[in-house]
Amino acid sequence: MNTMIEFKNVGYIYEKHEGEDTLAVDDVSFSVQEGEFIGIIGHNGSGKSTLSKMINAILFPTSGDVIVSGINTKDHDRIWEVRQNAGMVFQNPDNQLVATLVEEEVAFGPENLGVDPKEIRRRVDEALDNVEMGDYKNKKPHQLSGGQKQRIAIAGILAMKPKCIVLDEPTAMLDPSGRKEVMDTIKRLNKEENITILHITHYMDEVVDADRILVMDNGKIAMEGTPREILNQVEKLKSLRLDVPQITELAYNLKKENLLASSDVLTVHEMVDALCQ
Ligand SMILES: Nc1ncnc2c1ncn2[C@@H]1O[C@H](COP(=O)(O)OP(=O)(O)OP(=O)(O)O)[C@@H](O)[C@H]1O
Repeated sequence: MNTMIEFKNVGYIYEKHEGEDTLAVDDVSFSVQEGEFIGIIGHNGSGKSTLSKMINAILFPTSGDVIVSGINTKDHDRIWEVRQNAGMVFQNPDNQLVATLVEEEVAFGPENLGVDPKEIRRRVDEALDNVEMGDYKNKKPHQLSGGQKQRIAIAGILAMKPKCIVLDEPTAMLDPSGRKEVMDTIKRLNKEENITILHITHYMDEVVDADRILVMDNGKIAMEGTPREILNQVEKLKSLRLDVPQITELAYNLKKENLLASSDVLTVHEMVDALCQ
């Protein structure tokens, strides 16, 4: 497997003109393999967004190196290659969509990359089909639901043929059905198109199926492991001001009351099994 992203002793400091500087990311090292689905969680201000913006070369490390698909983001001649390899989706869909029509929106990225118009048309159709929005090609983005707008934002990235997509709380402003649409889309892109996903979220249930979870605290990676290794550590997560999935919390409380043999429960199915034992 190829390494998609590598952080080598990365630090990021926001310099203030007055007052103190903020060390938002503090000596972070980790790597992500091609095709992985990584969940990134952490309380407000723990450094998740700053970390993610360094992958897309929006921010550059103040110390250490970020390597994306073999390219150091400090290599200014190759910034557009980095941005094309690692697309980014943000929290507010309204801030990301600029065009009057959905198809123009999706074409925007490849146009900027100088892709041939015929190929752009092919990519737009393919990307819209991929997020199940093919029928909305000629609609106006502002007439769509939040979940649909986020899927259009994802299609705009897909049209640039990325290897990786970084999503910074893409479901935070969506209702439950919008959240499901977006989660189903990114899981499918990961499984079927082998696109590496880094998904930042405050919703623990969105990282239960991840290959790996990184937990951030005070600019550092406080925990790293599979969902089972991480999400069962209820006390530790609470000390990091994080929730656990509701079903895991219920299992934890039942175990405390000696009503359940094990609190190793991440899904409803596992809860049913644990109750039947
Ligand atoms: N533009 C900025 N200028 C100065 N400080 C900043 C800036 N952006 C973020 N910070 C600070 O850097 C630290 C990390 O912020 P960051 O946004 O990366 O955290 P986060 O984990 O993404 O938070 P949230 O969950 O609230 O989005 C915080 O202390 C924050 O106040």
